[in-house]
Amino acid sequence: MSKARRTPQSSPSKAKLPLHGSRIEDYAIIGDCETAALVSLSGSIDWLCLPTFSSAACFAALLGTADHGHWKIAPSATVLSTHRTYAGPTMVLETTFETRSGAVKLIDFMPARGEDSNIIRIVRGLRGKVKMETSLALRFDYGRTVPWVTRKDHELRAVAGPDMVVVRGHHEGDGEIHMRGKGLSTVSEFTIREGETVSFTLTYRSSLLNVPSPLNVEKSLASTLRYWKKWMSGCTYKGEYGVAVKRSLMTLKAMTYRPSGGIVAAVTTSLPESIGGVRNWDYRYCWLRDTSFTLLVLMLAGYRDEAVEWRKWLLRAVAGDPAQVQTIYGICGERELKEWQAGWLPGYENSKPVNIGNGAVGQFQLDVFGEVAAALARTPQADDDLRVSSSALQAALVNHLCDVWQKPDEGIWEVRGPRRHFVHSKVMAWVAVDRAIRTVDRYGHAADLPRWKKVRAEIHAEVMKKGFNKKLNSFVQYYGSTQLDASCLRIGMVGFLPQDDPRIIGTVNAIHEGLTEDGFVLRYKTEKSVDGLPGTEGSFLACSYWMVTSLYLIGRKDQARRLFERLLKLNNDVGLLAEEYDPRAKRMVGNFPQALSHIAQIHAAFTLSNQWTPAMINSPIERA
Ligand SMILES: OC[C@H]1O[C@H](O[C@H]2O[C@H](CO)[C@@H](O)[C@H](O)[C@H]2O)[C@H](O)[C@@H](O)[C@@H]1O
Repeated sequence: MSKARRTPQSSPSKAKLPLHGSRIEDYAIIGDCETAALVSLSGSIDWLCLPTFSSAACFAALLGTADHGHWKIAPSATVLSTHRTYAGPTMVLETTFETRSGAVKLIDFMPARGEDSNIIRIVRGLRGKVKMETSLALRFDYGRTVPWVTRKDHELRAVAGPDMVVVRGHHEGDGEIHMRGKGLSTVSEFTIREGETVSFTLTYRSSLLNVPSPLNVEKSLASTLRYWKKWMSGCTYKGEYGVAVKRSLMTLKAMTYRPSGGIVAAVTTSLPESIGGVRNWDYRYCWLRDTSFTLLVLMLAGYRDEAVEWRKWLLRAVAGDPAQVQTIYGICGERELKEWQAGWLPGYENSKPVNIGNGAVGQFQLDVFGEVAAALARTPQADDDLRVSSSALQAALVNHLCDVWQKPDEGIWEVRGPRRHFVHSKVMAWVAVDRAIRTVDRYGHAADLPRWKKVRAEIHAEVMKKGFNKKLNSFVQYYGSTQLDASCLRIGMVGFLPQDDPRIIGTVNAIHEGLTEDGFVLRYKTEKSVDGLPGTEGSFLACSYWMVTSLYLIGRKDQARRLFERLLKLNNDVGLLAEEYDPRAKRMVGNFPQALSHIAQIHAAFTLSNQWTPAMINSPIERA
């Protein structure tokens, strides 16, 4: 998992300011379950939104230049090699820099959120004597607003409107770290010897409040390590891919907004799906689809408290008129996520636009009814938020679905082209009604069962008639289409047909042969322009992991395992995945880290160790 990187890096002062931070796979995540930061292999925090995942960024170098906000701590001299790892099963990141004169370890973490959001950066001297440099540029409002900064030796206070950040530096041997202004940023230098420690803290608080008191960094480190180890000890996965599964689970946990139970799809916006392209989206929100999948894997892995919290989040978010159910909500269930462009940011490697908000919020995506129903059918029935009755709400959603399932939609891939009768959407409409019927059968809630059963049969018959192409021997993208779509891999996984049905086997084979690049699965062929967007994209990692699961379920078990192990090699040095992988450029693309990729990886690992089978689809996990 922890591969050493031997990429010499120049010092911050000598380096030309980069247009962007680093390669996407060069980042690691630290977080406090309310927001998260991305730390590069060269010790620079290039992305941080405060106080929550979907607030404006105060470090946005990732999507621009160093001057759009960053915080770097690194040796002044040439770095000979860098090695990175998390401290065991935790979100505490350790980056070791080797230089000619010695070695240092940089420890980065965010303690569990109390009153404030904090980042702590500890530098420990491992060997010899190393000169270090720091540079800090705080830019609120996604790199646009230069704050008013006051410095007093080791302490810096930055204020802009409602935001206040306080940064402090402390040298265990020499006392406080002296920070000084340079241009519109703050720099400092110090020397660290073997056995010595230097620490920095960054605290965010509303500027309406008092300046926060200094933190005890060693105590915070100990409690953060304890927190993650305890959380990880609840994992029930028993298989050979434990390291990857645990890192994926922790990443999902780090992307869960603790106050509400909402789960963001990724912590970034606008990391491009192809470098220089326009397929750049904001993922710092909660998709009903992605969060439902997340819940299913968290429950598989033994995390029921998260399931209960998500259930409450969901019931509150979708409460109201079922006709107004959205595909995406804010972290607390907000409905307004208007998409706009941060025109002053050049974008990751010049990939414009940088989008804030997500226009897909207004789309009609039929599949989300199915994903939500499937997750609700598996979540513990107890502990509903008493303000919303789960059974009544589910019944209202299914009744609404019975009215609208025949309409075309934008589908799982959120196309920006015309609506169509996507096969996956119809299959998921079937799932919604099917799971609801089974829940009623089990718990006896009030429902219009005769209508639901009639609609379930109608959807099934229509998909079989219009969604399968005999010539291709495969389900296709939309009714009447001759195009393949990786979402059809899910038809067998959700139990629409048995796994050994020749039409399921035919679909898996057709996608395996016709929709892969270097063995990795594409969502669909972008050149057929179903999505209404110019340009192309990389292979979709979640779909590639669905292929692992599908191959395994149709009995091609060795091939499934080989693909899984090949995919595992795409994890970066600290086990993280973006949304996509470009096999030609051999680099990650798309938002990072992305929940869907990690979810599908976990699910495939459980499948390979026989800890998930389709038979489990309809058995609810009872409350422990
Ligand atoms: O490809 C166009 C769409 O891409 C994004 O959607 C993708 O990410 C979502 C979150 O992970 C996922 O639920 C969806 O299935 C993916 O297609 C983007 O958010 C959309 O706005 C965009 O139209």
